[in-house]
Amino acid sequence: MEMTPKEIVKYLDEYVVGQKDAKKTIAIALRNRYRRMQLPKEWQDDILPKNILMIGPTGVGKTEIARRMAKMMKVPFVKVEASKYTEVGFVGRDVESMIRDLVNNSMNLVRAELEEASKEKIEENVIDEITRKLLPPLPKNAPEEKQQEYKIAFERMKEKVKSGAMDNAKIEIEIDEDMDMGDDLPPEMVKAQESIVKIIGIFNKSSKKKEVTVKEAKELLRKQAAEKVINKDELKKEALKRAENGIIFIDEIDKIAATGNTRQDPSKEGVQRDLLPIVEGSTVNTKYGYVNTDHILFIAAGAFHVSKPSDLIPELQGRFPLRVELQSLDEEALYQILTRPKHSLIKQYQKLLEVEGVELVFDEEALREIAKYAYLANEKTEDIGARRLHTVVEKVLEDINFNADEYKGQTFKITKDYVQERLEDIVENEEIAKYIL
Ligand SMILES: Nc1ncnc2c1ncn2[C@@H]1O[C@H](COP(=O)(O)OP(=O)(O)OP(=O)(O)O)[C@@H](O)[C@H]1O
Repeated sequence: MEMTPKEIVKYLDEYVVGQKDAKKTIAIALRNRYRRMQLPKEWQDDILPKNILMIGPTGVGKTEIARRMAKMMKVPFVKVEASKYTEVGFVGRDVESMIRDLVNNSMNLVRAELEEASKEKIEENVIDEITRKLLPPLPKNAPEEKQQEYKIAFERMKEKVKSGAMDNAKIEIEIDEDMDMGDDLPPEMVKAQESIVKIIGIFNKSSKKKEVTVKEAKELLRKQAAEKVINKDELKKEALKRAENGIIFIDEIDKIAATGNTRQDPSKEGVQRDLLPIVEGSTVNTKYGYVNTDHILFIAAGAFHVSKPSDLIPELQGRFPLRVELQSLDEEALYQILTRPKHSLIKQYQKLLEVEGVELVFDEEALREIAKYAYLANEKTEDIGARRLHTVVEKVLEDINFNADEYKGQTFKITKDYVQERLEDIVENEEIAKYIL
């Protein structure tokens, strides 16, 4: 990762509107991680990686910034809610499960990359397999000349399978159906479960025979072919490495801070104490191997309406020295979010309706009006940030979305009047607005 902080901010600007301070802070934190990794080991050990605390209301882009960052760096990302964890020894999720989640995501991320890189090989594998099924089998000790014939027939058939000419032919394939091992279980439990499964093995790795068309087989066999082509050790090694550089977003951290009169809330403080070793750097056992948490970037976030960051236990406060406040969104910001990002909400709806052959065009004034109503609804009911745009746009486009099949080939122009007509009554009536927007 060799992007400079300026480049990182520029990248984030494409997806996230405003929130300059937060972007800057995360860019610096990432660059510092990179700088630290270039140093000799003895220095690395002494420089503690700095984690971030994002303070701000709901729906203003906290998660979005973190998620985009992870995507850009091609590292796994998980978002967890601090209030979902319980102290070790109590019923509920233990904090280490966030590392297991991260590793699972990392496996998926790296697997997808490896599959993409071996796309052609996997494809070839699938075509070969189908071709073999379509031809009568070659007897074991067939004479040389028969073998030659088979080879020629094989190549010919392969071309046909590839081109799609055989797509409607039926073949019988075997599909592995492996039992799902709980991803959320601690590794000792997974091991126990696996041994049980081994004993009753025959029931587990059952493969099912199924008659399908060649076209369907091309889809169904891909997963098995990928399994064969991808190097499992390489996958696991790379996934663990990426997980160790991943990003964990701990939302609602303010909910586990003890506040004023409940100062000594043992369960909340217990969760904080459990979090500490993970954030400080420790080794967690997962079903794919050990993960060292030293370099994971932790981003804690919360609104801190009731509690304050200083209500967290001091050790934890110390681990999140980079503090940044995010701003709540005004009408202009909402308008920008609606229209500007690469995959903005408006563009998403346009793309969706394109599938139905309906073109959606928005007047500039209509977009301003949507932002205005979203802002009003946030003011009048509860401020849920940019999430309000989803409900508002959904309401405006409800009829069009429902009847899209009748409008094939048509262009729909959304005007200011249209938006007003759809929303006026709802926003006027606070009670209704609470339920609908
Ligand atoms: N500043 C922004 N720019 C672009 N999109 C935004 C912005 N703020 C919010 N959004 C969009 O609104 C939705 C919710 O935002 P996000 O998930 O980042 O909320 P959050 O601040 O993390 O709140 P919470 O803590 O409740 O999860 C996302 O779809 C996101 O894309």
